[in-house]
Amino acid sequence: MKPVIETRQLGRFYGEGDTLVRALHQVDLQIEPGEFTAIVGPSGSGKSTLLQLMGGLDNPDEGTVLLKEKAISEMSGRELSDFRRDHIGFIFQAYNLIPVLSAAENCEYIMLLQGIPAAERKARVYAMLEQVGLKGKEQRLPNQLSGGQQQRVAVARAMVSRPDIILADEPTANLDSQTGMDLLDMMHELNRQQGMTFVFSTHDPKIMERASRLIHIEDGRVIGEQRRDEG
Ligand SMILES: Nc1ncnc2c1ncn2[C@@H]1O[C@H](COP(=O)(O)OP(=O)(O)OP(=O)(O)O)[C@@H](O)[C@H]1O
Repeated sequence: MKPVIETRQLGRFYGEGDTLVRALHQVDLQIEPGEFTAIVGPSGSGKSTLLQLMGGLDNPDEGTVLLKEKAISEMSGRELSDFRRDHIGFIFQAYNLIPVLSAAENCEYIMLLQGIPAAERKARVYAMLEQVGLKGKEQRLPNQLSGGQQQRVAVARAMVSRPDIILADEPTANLDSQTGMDLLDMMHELNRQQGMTFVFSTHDPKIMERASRLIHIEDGRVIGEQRRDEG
């Protein structure tokens, strides 16, 4: 199968001379369709940098990122932002919902930009919010939801426009341990049901247990990898 995302000799550096930090160095990865992959490593190991580069939110200093076999560096700014909108869903630590929009409107937003008709947008949003356990809460504003519920809205928002891949940077970092595991289980269920590809970062051992592929990074380098059979 063709990878959804591939990185080749990817590097990202900050500072120079004595203060040079190799946030990421010579990273070669292939993410295949349908994977449920965790990027794991200690604080400062380069997890966020890697996810940002994989999603075209940041530019590498060395190497290439290929999204669906197309090099990001060959895309114009407009092409890249359209490509991101249509092919990648992002979930952030801090939820990043728009505070003045309801849960349903937050989810609808990208589809509005994609020009999807109102009736279809509504049907997809309501079905998705039900799937993430938020039926009946569609009209609530983010501040009327718990942290775990807000992150469920963020998962629904990322998935509802049916991207090829979802990139989640420590999606459970602001949640208590049980809520975090419930969220991961829900993401894994969506991965199994719909074959949606997920890559998420974490440094929580309980969360990494949920992944079917673990990519270990340390000091900006991939130092190992494990795959597990799905139970
Ligand atoms: N904008 C920046 N300017 C300078 N250094 C940076 C910048 N962003 C990241 N770094 C450095 O790059 C390295 C990797 O950072 P990154 O945020 O990717 O790590 P991380 O594994 O996501 O950490 P955490 O788990 O704490 O979020 C760190 O040493 C960090 O200090």
